[in-house]
Formats: sequence, C-alpha cells, structure tokens
Amino acid sequence: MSSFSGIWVPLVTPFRQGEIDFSALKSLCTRMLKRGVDGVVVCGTTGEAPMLTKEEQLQVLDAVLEIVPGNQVIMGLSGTHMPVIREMQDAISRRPVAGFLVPAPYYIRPSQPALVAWFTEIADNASVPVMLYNIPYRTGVQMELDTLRQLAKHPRITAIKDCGGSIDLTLSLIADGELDVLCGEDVQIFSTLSLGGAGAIAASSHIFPEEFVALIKQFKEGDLIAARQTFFGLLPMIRLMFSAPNPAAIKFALSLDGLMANELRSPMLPAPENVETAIRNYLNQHSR
Ligand SMILES: O=C(O)C1=N[C@H](C(=O)O)C[C@H](O)C1
Repeated sequence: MSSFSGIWVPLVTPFRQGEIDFSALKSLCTRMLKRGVDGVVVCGTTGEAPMLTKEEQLQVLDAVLEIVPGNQVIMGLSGTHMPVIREMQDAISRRPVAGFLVPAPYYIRPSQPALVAWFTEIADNASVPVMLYNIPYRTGVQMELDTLRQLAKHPRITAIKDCGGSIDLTLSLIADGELDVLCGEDVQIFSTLSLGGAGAIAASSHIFPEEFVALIKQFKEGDLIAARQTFFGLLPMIRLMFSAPNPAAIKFALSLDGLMANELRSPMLPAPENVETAIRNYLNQHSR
C-alpha cells in the first residue's frame, strides 16, 4: 500500500469566460512538477469542486493525468448522496490515480457511527488508498479521535488531511502511527512537521512551491533552524493567501504571473481590492 508524504498541491481549477481553461491547468501542472512538488490533488476545496459538474471533474482529472503521473495524483471525492459517490468512484477508478481524498458529507452533520459507516462503504469500494479529509469548519461535522482510530483499521484508509485545528488530535494521530498525517491547514505546517507529520496539502504552495519543498528537505535532514527560517519566510505569504475565501487570493496571485485568468465560479468572487493590492505589493517585493 502506497504512503503519502511531502508537498501535494491542491490544484486550483482555472476558468476563462466561465469554461474550464484546460491549457492553463496543464501549464500549471508542468510548473508544479518542475518545481519539485511530490504530487497534486485534483478537485479539492481549492479546485472549487462543488462548482464543477461530475463530468467536468473527470475532464479536469483527465487533463491533469496528461501531465502528471498517476502515482502523483490524488482525486477529491465529495458529496452527500452515496449512489452518486459510488458512481463517481467507479469512474475515477478506471483512471490511474494514487488515492481518493474524501471529506465527511457536508451540511448533514451525521453522528460518529454514521461517519464510520459512510467512510467504510467508500473504502470497501476503493481500489486505491483513501485519505480522510477532516475539515469540520467546512463540512459542519468534526471527525473525533475514536472515529478516526476505528477508520484507521480499514486496510484502504491510509492517510488523513488534517484541518481539524486541534493539536491534541494531530499529535494523537501521529503518535498512533496508523495514518500518514498531512497538514491541511497551511499555517500549521511547521508544527505538524515538527511533530512528525508526513507532509502537507497546502493551497499556498502554488506560490513559491520550491520553498515548501525545501522545508520538507530541511525537516528530513533534521535542520530545524533552517526549517524554521523557511517557514517564517513563507508565513506572511500564507496569511495573505487566506485573507480572502480560498482560492480567490491564490487565483489572483497566479493571474499576476499570467498563468490564468482571475476567475472563480459563483458563489465565489475574486478577492476584494485591498487584498489584491496587498498581494501585488508583496509579490513585487518577494518574487523568486
Ligand atoms: O483544497 C484543499 O485541499 C485545501 N483546502 C483548504 C481549504 O481552503 O479549505 C486549504 C488547504 O490549503 C488545502
């Protein structure tokens, strides 16, 4: 069973005049690979997955797979209706992906046993590893430690994208050693890696990806002082990238480099002008 580690970029989905800009998407993939990231996540939160039809999600995946080897691609699998999830899972399984990233069903706020049943059904149907996506502030439901421990016993559930915001939960999971723990909350990347986390899925790694890659290397080499310096160097940029609802700030920053249009799908809006000004000023002073 493969394991997940290092820096994985949850790709934005570029749009132009309302349509997916596949050419911009492929160029972005090439750029991220050249800069040394370990892999990409397709149709995560940052990819505006809820604003894509299922057919569009598969088209995005196919475009990414033209550039990125399948063992470096994790596909987001989200929803609230199991038959639709299963259909999508079967369609994705016909492609060579490394794993599924699966959040709890949002809006419904199921019980903890219901979450165990939900993820178990998805994992039973999975031909590749499942990464749990614990993001209670988006789904409305916290995945508790006991629930995660129960799910970790499933042979197909091998990793977690941890956005739970609880240091206690994070360190318990790392100490258990049953799941690869990837930080999903960009400002917590240094603390998660310090505790022994396997890596990060960080939207802000679209910007200066090589610095995030360097951070992982410094941790691997045990150079905590250099890692701390790299992290504090990245911190103002990370904060800027989350100063508007994600991925508005990231798309604006990428548009400044001419990589895509600054376009999001409703109900998302471009970042407000003061955020865009702050990003422009910051990147003018810190471009690499
Ligand atoms: O798309 C993702 O995966 C990520 N989503 C988080 C969010 O905005 O909820 C942020 C994280 O950097 C990656």
